[in-house]
Amino acid sequence: MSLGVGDACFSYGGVPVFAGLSFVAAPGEAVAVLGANGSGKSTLLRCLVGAEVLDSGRVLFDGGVVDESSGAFRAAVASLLDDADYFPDVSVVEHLRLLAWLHGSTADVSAVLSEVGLTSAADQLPPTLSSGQRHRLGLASCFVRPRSVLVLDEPEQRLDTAGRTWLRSRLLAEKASGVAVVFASHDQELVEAVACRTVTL
Ligand SMILES: Nc1ncnc2c1ncn2[C@@H]1O[C@H](COP(=O)(O)OP(=O)(O)OP(=O)(O)O)[C@@H](O)[C@H]1O
Repeated sequence: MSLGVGDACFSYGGVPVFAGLSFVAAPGEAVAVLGANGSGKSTLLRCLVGAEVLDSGRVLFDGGVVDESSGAFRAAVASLLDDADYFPDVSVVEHLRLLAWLHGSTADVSAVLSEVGLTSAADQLPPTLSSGQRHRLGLASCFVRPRSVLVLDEPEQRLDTAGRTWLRSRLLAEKASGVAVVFASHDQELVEAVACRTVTL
């Protein structure tokens, strides 16, 4: 499925953040959203998943205007935005099992834990994780559930060198499996390796 915007405009309190913005990430494509701090990348991604509402224009999902409250939209779109939060008293592995169950997924949670390097932290509670480990939990949360669209806000943040290498290959694999990816990033290497197109705010 595809995700994008058509002629999208958004402002905070009358101050424009972006205007006249149009792009679509088709299945198997990755679109990178670029721009300086404060240019509107997170805001745009929040509009894409329905956490903010455009002033005008359209969020386009699977070729039509999106209804973010629809089950089909929520089932298709896995996202990691800048406001990820976790139950403080539910362990890492329990979070992932819960998410997989909620989405009726048969994903191998142990394999995802291993892939993101959290096997040894599986029984820890989120407040005891390092910031990089917490970010890895957020990424794992996207990969234990079915998805045809992936929306990621600076997925490289807080990852060490090995983590960034893993992320690059994981996003390429997502594309290869037909997932449409929209990601904001300040990591030029990641953008060059993964993005089919860029949108600069
Ligand atoms: N809730 C809010 N109310 C008012 N203004 C906001 C709000 N959230 C963000 N802004 C403003 O909107 C603009 C875009 O912010 P946004 O977080 O989307 O930028 P960004 O490109 O993601 O930045 P960064 O690279 O630092 O993550 C900024 O000027 C910011 O101050």
